[in-house]
Amino acid sequence: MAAQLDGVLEKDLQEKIKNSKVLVVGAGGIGCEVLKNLVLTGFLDIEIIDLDTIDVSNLNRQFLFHKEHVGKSKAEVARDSALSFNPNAKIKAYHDSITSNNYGVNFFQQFTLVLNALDNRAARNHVNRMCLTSGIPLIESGTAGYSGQAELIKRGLTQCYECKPVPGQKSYPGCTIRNTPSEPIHCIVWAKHLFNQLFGESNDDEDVSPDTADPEAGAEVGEAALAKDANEKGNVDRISTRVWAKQCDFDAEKIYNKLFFEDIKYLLSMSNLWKNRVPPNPIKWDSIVEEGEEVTDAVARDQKVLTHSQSAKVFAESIKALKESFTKLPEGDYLVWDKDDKHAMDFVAACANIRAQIFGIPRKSRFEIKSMAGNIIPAIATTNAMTAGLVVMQAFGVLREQYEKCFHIYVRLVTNPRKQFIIRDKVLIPPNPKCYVCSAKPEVVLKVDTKNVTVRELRDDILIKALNMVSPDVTLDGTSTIVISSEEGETDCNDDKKLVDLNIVDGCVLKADDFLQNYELSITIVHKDPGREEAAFEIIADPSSLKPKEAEPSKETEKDEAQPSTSSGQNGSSTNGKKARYDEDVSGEVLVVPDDDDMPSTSKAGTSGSGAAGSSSSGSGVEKRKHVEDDEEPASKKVKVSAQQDDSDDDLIIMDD
Ligand SMILES: Nc1ncnc2c1ncn2[C@@H]1O[C@H](COP(=O)(O)OP(=O)(O)OP(=O)(O)O)[C@@H](O)[C@H]1O
Ligand SMILES: [Zn+2]
Repeated sequence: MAAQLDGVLEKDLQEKIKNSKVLVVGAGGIGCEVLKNLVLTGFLDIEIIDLDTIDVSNLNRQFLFHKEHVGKSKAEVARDSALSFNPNAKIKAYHDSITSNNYGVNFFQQFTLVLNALDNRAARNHVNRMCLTSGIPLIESGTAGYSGQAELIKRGLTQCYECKPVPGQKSYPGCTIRNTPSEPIHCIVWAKHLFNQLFGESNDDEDVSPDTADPEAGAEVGEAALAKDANEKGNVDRISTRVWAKQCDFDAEKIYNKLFFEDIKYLLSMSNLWKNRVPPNPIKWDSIVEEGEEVTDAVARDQKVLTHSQSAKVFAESIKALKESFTKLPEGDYLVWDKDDKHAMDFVAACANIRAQIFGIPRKSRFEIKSMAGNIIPAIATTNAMTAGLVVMQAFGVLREQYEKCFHIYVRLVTNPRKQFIIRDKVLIPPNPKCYVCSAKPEVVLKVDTKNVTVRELRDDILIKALNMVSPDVTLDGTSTIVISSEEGETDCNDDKKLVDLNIVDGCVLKADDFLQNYELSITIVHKDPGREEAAFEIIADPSSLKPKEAEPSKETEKDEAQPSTSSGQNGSSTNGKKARYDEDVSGEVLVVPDDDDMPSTSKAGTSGSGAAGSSSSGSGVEKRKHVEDDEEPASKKVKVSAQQDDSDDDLIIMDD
């Protein structure tokens, strides 16, 4: 092994490498590369864990796996393949989830160092907490397309994975989606909403009918049209789209005419909308002009941009298939949209293209729509390889105990003005004192409708999904009430009770304790009445932000208050520290500002992903986020960084333009 040759690494480090014991969490794109690097560098005691088995789609970049390994445990095959590089290494593999009860604090404490190579926020949060509790340094990493990063997380020294707020998903204004789409993505989002309205978990926020409350619309004209046409069309009646579709037995022609003719005509009646826009062109089913031959070949169907008539055929076929699956479900159950489900994907592609055609928006191939609808960012082997290299370099820094030099490192597609595409921060980002995970006294405020939210929702949606606990015990502070017990069955009788039934009301404090994570959180309840378009709950990580302001709020504060909170989980939202400032950053673009002597340097990149997320300044009391690179050019050379995040695989994107 080259790294063990004299002169490649210093003697002292070579010794430390030989004597250390490391845990690699995840044996996917980065994990395979990291494991190979560790073995080739001379690490002899390695454990690796992955819950998954090998899929054909992994083979193009997870080179420790071959065709014959498909279906086998990733961790076990990765171990066997890596051992071929150095049979003297000791590698233990676990085919399991790192969040399982088997891996508690004692497990983590055996390691010198933990290296994350994960693809989702929940697992990253968990390992973050375990490493904080155990006091073990963690190297967090991630890639998205051509961007990657590696970051040291060390208790008390650096910010933790959860010091930064959870970025919100990119969302589009309801009226753009419902009334005035102008880009293919608007039609794709609308089509996904339509899927849910017809077959999925319907949600008021995902209405697909014309929005009469659009402030830009000539509402009176629209209302008049509404009153006149109501009962015939179903679209503007007070019944839901699903009930109406069921009543007409999911007849493709009727649904088509409602969505793409009647609703569009109705939109046209909102004349103000079209004063400065090209108006849409409603097309009736029986006036669709046949264009192009029927496409039967699956590859062509995926790659070609279908004509309007071809899309209409796919629309009809997919509705028929989805109706069959839907009607087989027990009453109250629904379909879940999945990009890999043929009919669900066909439906969204067809609807998006038909709507695009009507609004004069370029149509897309099914393949393109799939990647946009599924938020797919291609995984690139070279980015993974580079990032894995950086992970091991960070590990060297830890072994040398040169923590102060373990700056956050990024791989970028576009070089900086000095032609560097591997760039690092100039300083370590300190912990956020308001962080609800790593601060001395973790606390949050939970704004929740105590009259309607149940104990089950508190546990599943808030504590587990939004606050990332694994198996919480919850008591009502100052009383002997056990609200939730992690012991099976012990508090099942509470599950369907509303919070108020257990006296969990405005001003109460709950103590939530996750034994596995060794994590205790104090939760102050603030009752909020339900609002139509509001999230069912909101988590505010900085309780002091709720206290009455002493002075008049500054303009900036007012603006901040008006921002929507970052979302975490489906219905809820969570914020950590400077919430509005953060939202502003993620919804738009972050302007990189030059270094400034009187502010600690911090960086903000696409945060999501890699978990090795972009750093933020939330802990330092600094209002402005700055991206500070080594050797950064003077102020005149400003670069923009924007952030984006997908649903669950939260890999980072940093884009320069
Ligand atoms: N809780 C967990 N415990 C252990 N391993 C996990 C856990 N969550 C995710 N992983 C693993 O982390 C790895 C991440 O690797 P990667 O991002 O390359 O994903 P992938 O599933 O291999 O690829 P893709 O998502 O692109 O199909 C995966 O192998 C995944 O199984
Ligand atoms: Zn923290």
